[in-house]
Amino acid sequence: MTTRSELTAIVLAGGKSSRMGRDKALLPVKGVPLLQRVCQSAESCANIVYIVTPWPERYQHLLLPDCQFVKEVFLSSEKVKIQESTENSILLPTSHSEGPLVGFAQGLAKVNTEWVLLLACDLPRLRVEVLQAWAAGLDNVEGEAIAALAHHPKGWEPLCGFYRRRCLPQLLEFINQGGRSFQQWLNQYSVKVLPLPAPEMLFNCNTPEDLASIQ
Ligand SMILES: Nc1nc2c(ncn2[C@@H]2O[C@H](COP(=O)(O)OP(=O)(O)OP(=O)(O)O)[C@@H](O)[C@H]2O)c(=O)[nH]1
Repeated sequence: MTTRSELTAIVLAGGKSSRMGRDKALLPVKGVPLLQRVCQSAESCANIVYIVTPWPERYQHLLLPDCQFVKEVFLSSEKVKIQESTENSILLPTSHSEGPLVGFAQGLAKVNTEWVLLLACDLPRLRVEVLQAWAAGLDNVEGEAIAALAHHPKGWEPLCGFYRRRCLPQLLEFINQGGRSFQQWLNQYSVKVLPLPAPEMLFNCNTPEDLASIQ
């Protein structure tokens, strides 16, 4: 059984929030900013929570005890070195915000546990008991699988599920070849399909209408 001490969480908070028109991470849902709600859920499942964001100062006041920022780096016309915590280092070019896959890679480079729980910051209906039940089953995931994710008619749900730390080299290779799509990347590898007892928990709060529907 994968316990809390054997799991790291990554929360992504760096998108444009263009459909919402303001920063989704800061939206209050039942009085608590969305990012903080997601971090609370992440803390219930993992000992360390990395918040990957280009602007940590914006969220400093929301930081919970087991959370740390990973500041996302963008350097124009230079290469950013992502140092894997153990093995080799790999060069990753960035010039501006590159989307969630690149943010995830920067967080994953910090992880030392076998499994990591990845969460978007815009999931207002997360259910801790479902995340914990999923985590408890990770020991049974066959060795070749790089991730354990829910699947729906549009494809994988990449921003609420589990990844093996050792997928980092493949991920960096895909990114360095120009790949930016979770779906394209995942389709190259074996992924365990997680049961989905609570599909509503994957609801993303993307628009003002979404926000109104959950208040
Ligand atoms: N760290 C990081 N997170 C990102 C980045 N792009 C998106 N995310 C996060 O990924 C999750 C899903 O983001 P989306 O809703 O697809 O994109 P968005 O840019 O936030 O919103 P839209 O502009 O409305 O598409 C959210 O938690 C975002 O904060 C990025 O470049 N870096």
